[in-house]
Amino acid sequence: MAKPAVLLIGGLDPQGCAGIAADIATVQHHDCHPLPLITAMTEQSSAGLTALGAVNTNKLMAQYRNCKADFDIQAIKVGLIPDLIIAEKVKQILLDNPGIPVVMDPVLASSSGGKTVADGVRQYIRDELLQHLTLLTPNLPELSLLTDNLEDVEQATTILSQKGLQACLVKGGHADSEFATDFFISEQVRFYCYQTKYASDVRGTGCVLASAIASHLASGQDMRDAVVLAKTYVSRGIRQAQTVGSYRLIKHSHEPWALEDIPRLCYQKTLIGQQFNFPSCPSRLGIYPVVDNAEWVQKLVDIGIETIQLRVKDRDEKTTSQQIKQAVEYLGHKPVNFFVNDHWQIAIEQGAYGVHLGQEDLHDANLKQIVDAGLRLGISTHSYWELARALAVNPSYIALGPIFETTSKQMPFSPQGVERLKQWVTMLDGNYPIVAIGGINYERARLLKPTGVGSVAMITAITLADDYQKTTRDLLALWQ
Ligand SMILES: Cc1ncc(COP(=O)(O)OP(=O)(O)O)c(N)n1
Ligand SMILES: Cc1ncsc1CCOP(=O)(O)O
Ligand SMILES: [Mg+2]
Repeated sequence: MAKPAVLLIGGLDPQGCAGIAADIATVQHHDCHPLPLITAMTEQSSAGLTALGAVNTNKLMAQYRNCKADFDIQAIKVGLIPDLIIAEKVKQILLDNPGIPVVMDPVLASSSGGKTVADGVRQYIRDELLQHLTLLTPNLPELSLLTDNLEDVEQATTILSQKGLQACLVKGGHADSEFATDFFISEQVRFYCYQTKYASDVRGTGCVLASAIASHLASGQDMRDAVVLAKTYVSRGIRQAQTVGSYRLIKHSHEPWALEDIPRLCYQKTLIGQQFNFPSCPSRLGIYPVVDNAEWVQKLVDIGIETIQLRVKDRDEKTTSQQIKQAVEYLGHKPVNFFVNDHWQIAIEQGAYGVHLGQEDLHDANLKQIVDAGLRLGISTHSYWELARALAVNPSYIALGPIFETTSKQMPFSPQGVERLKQWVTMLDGNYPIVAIGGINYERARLLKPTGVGSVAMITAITLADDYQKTTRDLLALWQ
């Protein structure tokens, strides 16, 4: 398959640290093809930006037309716009590419200070370009410049949304905390991404972040995943930053991430940095049937199952409670890891071993109450941004699914596949047990064993098996 082409519109830093040079390196490391369109030549050094020379617009547009003629542009990243004449050309290019994701890093306030873009550019971005962007990634001073010095991030981003901006990622959105926190807002969702603060002396991080997001969007990733993946890339790059000349620069690499590289995600400001301490569960939870009544729990535990989940859906409160109670009473002191799906309050009341919650369930659940009651917590994930959300909660285990196509539940996620499972097992190894779920039967469990995953969960492979006893025994023997 052809590499997705990403059009990069921005300025040239002849020192190769920021702007188009950083964009090219990033896009290439994301297996996309960069199409660099230079808007301005800059003169800059560690002392700051001293000159800004806009290019000839006829040349710029001729170069753009050549790119358009030979490549199928899949995303656009916009950086430095030196003056209004170039700004108008950028608008023309955006209008020429309707439906293509556009990420703009508004280079208005650089940390090194010095010369800035021409008067009027800021207003042009706000009044003429915002409505054509998929995502704007300002830092706090840039957000303030774009909103006539509004200090409140949520208020400022709301104003930009009213101007037609689809989504905004404010970098360092809550600078006063002990964490580096970004704030993401779109019509559909708003969330905070936070991490322990990392070195702030690394150059070109804003360009790398925006072009990494553009590359992920060009490759068809969901916006939330694009943001989380790009932030992870930047964090790893900063953690491994290299000294080059007078600078510290991001290391572009394909090395595996460390767990601390992944941002933590939450939906409320008050939850930033809130830590939970759920009890641990075995690192290998083994064969993990998910069943819908207490009889199944008894039948499967009798065969030797040691981890099981009761997932009662669409039953009234009384029946649900009775089913959970019946299962707990049967299990008594048996060494079985008994998880209850969704109904965390009943699980606490009945003294279950743990609770399994999906991402939506997390909104309503009182996690502190679950921790205080001493129950373990498993969380579902189907994407990187859901992983970022799960990590913020610090659960007892993390489930990834659907690994394969499943008929048991309709969901908007495509199969994650064996390779992603392997990547997650390596990344989370020793920190969080992983449970694989979705379309897993005996043959597929055999396929998953080499990934090192400690547990495989299944519904239909057992509950719809012709001979559930044989199937369960075979699975248990396989997972020995
Ligand atoms: C082990 C395990 N993994 C994932 C799920 C799915 O849970 P959730 O996302 O809450 O969806 P429902 O099961 O409630 O439909 C699970 N139950 N168990
Ligand atoms: C609840 C759930 N969450 C992710 S996949 C899945 C269903 C798993 O069922 P099956 O094992 O029959 O595919
Ligand atoms: Mg659920």
